Amino acid sequence: MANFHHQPQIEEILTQSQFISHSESTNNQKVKKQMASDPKLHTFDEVSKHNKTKDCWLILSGKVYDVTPFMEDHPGGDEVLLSATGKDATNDFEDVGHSDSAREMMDKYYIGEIDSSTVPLKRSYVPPEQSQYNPDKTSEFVIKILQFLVPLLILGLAFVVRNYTKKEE
Ligand code: HEM
Repeated sequence: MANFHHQPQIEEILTQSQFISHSESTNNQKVKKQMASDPKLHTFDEVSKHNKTKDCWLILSGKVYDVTPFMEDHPGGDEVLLSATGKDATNDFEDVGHSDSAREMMDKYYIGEIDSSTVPLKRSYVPPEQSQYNPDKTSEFVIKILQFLVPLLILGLAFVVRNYTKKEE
């Protein structure tokens, strides 16, 4: 009698778990499909609007991630993720030296690709032409000339004063 009651319950549990694993695998397939063949293309302006703790999207290596569910769990904190919005955060992400497991986690938050033509061009850094140790060569040149001229001027002045005092005598 007890067995009779248990039987359908077990079957029910089995069907439920099959259902769960089935829906999980279809989700995974969806993610994989989205990544491989038909990714959603987002514009930079659209992605930049998601810059809040409760709604945070990131651009990393040409891909767009919705990290909203990860904000509280991110070991580096939510502030860094917020400060990485509205720009290509690839360098910020790489500079931290994220582990392989961190990179694997990213798949969960993938929502599409960024339309690279909408990303504003990076301002390129122009290094100063003069070396940092010798920032102003002109002033150094002027100083050298003065170092040479000042003793000459003093000498000249001494001669003038000497001649002048001679006439007085
Ligand atoms: C989907 C995107 C991201 C994921 C899944 C992620 C995941 C992780 C994980 C798992 C860690 C722990 C350490 C590790 O395993 O490497 C971590 C640490 C950290 N992450 Fe991220 N992260 C993401 C994006 C970013 C971005 C854009 C920044 C911006 C700078 C950032 C900054 C940091 C910092 C500062 C730490 C702490 C490092 C430390 O104190 O050791 N993360 N992240």
